[in-house]
Amino acid sequence: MNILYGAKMKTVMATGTFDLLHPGHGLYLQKAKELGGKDAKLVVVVARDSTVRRKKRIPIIDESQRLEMIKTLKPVDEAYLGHPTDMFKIVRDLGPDIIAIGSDQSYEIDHLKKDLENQGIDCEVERVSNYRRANLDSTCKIIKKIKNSEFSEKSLKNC
Ligand SMILES: Cc1cc2nc3c(=O)[nH]c(=O)nc-3n(C[C@H](O)[C@H](O)[C@H](O)COP(=O)(O)O)c2cc1C
Ligand SMILES: Nc1ncnc2c1ncn2[C@@H]1O[C@H](COP(=O)(O)OP(=O)(O)OP(=O)(O)O)[C@@H](O)[C@H]1O
Ligand SMILES: [Co+2]
Repeated sequence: MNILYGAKMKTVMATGTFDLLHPGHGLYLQKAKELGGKDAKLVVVVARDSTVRRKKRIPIIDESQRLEMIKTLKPVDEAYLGHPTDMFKIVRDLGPDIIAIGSDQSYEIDHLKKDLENQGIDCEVERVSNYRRANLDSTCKIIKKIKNSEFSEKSLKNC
């Protein structure tokens, strides 16, 4: 934990795949940072391609470009790719005060807290409850729109 003018500056860690960025990602990162109070530092861990393939699907955008995009966002102070197999290594390396879990992330807060404790990691885990609802409020929906619409054939002629 860093000391800034006598106040404790908290480090918040956010995680996710962030494939095909949309405004919901921005909202999550902004609200995650706010969990750390004034002067919080936001560090983002971007899931590896191998993790995404294992847990979700083949990513559209590869890990280095997903990382590059996340680094351009306003609330983000630092961003790193995670470890291919050990999700606790990056937590140890970064030493966050708070891990911010997004509203649609499947992690169970108490379960994750126990796992961290068992790993000897002292860290809060909090859920960001805000969810930005829109037609295209998830990567899944964007992929489905592109895949299903007539748009695929017709509008590609100028690509
Ligand atoms: C505490 C924590 C640590 C994580 N560390 C890694 C990691 O080291 N490597 C990685 O590929 N993903 C890591 N992740 C991201 C998860 O793999 C990611 O949440 C998962 O792939 C599901 O994708 P989603 O969160 O985008 O739905 C971590 C997530 C959490 C909550
Ligand atoms: N619409 C949204 N509003 C708020 N937070 C969101 C929204 N969409 C995603 N998030 C959060 O952003 C982080 C990264 O999410 P992720 O990479 O899974 O994107 P996604 O759009 O949810 O993709 P998928 O459709 O594959 O689940 C997660 O913490 C997730 O909870
Ligand atoms: Co999601």
